[in-house]
Amino acid sequence: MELGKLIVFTGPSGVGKGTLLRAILEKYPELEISISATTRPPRQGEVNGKHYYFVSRDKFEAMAAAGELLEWAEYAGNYYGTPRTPVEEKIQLGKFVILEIELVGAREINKTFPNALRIFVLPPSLAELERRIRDRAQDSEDAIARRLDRAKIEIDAADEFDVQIINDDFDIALLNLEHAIFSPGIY
Ligand SMILES: Nc1ncnc2c1ncn2[C@@H]1O[C@H](COP(=O)(O)OP(=O)(O)OP(=O)(O)O)[C@@H](O)[C@H]1O
Ligand SMILES: Nc1nc2c(ncn2[C@@H]2O[C@H](COP(=O)(O)O)[C@@H](O)[C@H]2O)c(=O)[nH]1
Repeated sequence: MELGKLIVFTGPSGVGKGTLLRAILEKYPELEISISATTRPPRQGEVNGKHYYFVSRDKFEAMAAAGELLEWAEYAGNYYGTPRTPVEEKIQLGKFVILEIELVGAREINKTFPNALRIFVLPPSLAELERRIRDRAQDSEDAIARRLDRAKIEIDAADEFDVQIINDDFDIALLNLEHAIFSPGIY
C-alpha cells in the first residue's frame, strides 16, 4: 500500500519529541503528524482533536476491539493509540506521516509497516531528561517516577531504530531530524 512514507518517532517522555516536531512542522507544513487517542486527561493548554483525542477507557477499548487502531499501548497508567484510517489514507495520498509513539507501539508498527523509517531521540543524560520533565511542570511526582523508570527501558532499545538523534543542542537535533526524514540515505 506504500506511496507516502510512515515515520515512527520514539524516545523517552520529556526528551523533546513534541518540541522537535513542532519546529519541523513549521519548516515543512506538508508533513502530517498523526493525532493519537488517549485516556490520559488533558494537560493545561491541550486541545481535544489537536493534541490528542481524549477518550474514556471504555471508548478506547471499543476502538481497539473494533480494529480502529493501527497500534496501541498502555503507558504510565493510560492507554495511547494511533487511529488507523487517517494514517492509511494519508499514506495512500503520498504524504509523509509521523507517529510520535512509545516503544511498544513502535515495535508493533514494525509488523504492519516494515518499511517505516524509525527514529529514536535520546537525551544527553538521564539527569537532563529528569530536569526537562520537571521544568515542564505538567506531571505529578508519581507520573514523573513512572516516566523515568520507563525511560531507562526505552533508551536501552534505541539501537533497534534506524536513526538515533541526541537532543542536546536543539538546532543540531532539528537538523539531524530533517536529514533523517528527507535524506535517509546518509545514515
Ligand atoms: N534540546 C533541548 N534542550 C533543552 N530543553 C529542551 C530541548 N528540547 C526540548 N526541551 C524542553 O524539554 C521539555 C520536554 O519537551 P517535550 O514536551 O517536547 O518532550 P516530549 O518528548 O514530547 O515529551 P512527552 O513524550 O512526554 O510528550 C520542554 O520543556 C522543552 O521545551
Ligand atoms: N504507542 C503509542 N504511544 C503514544 C501514542 N501517542 C503518544 N504516545 C506516547 O506516549 C508517551 C506519553 O505521552 P504524553 O503525551 O502523556 O507525555 C510518549 O512517549 C508518547 O510518544 C500512540 O498513539 N501510541
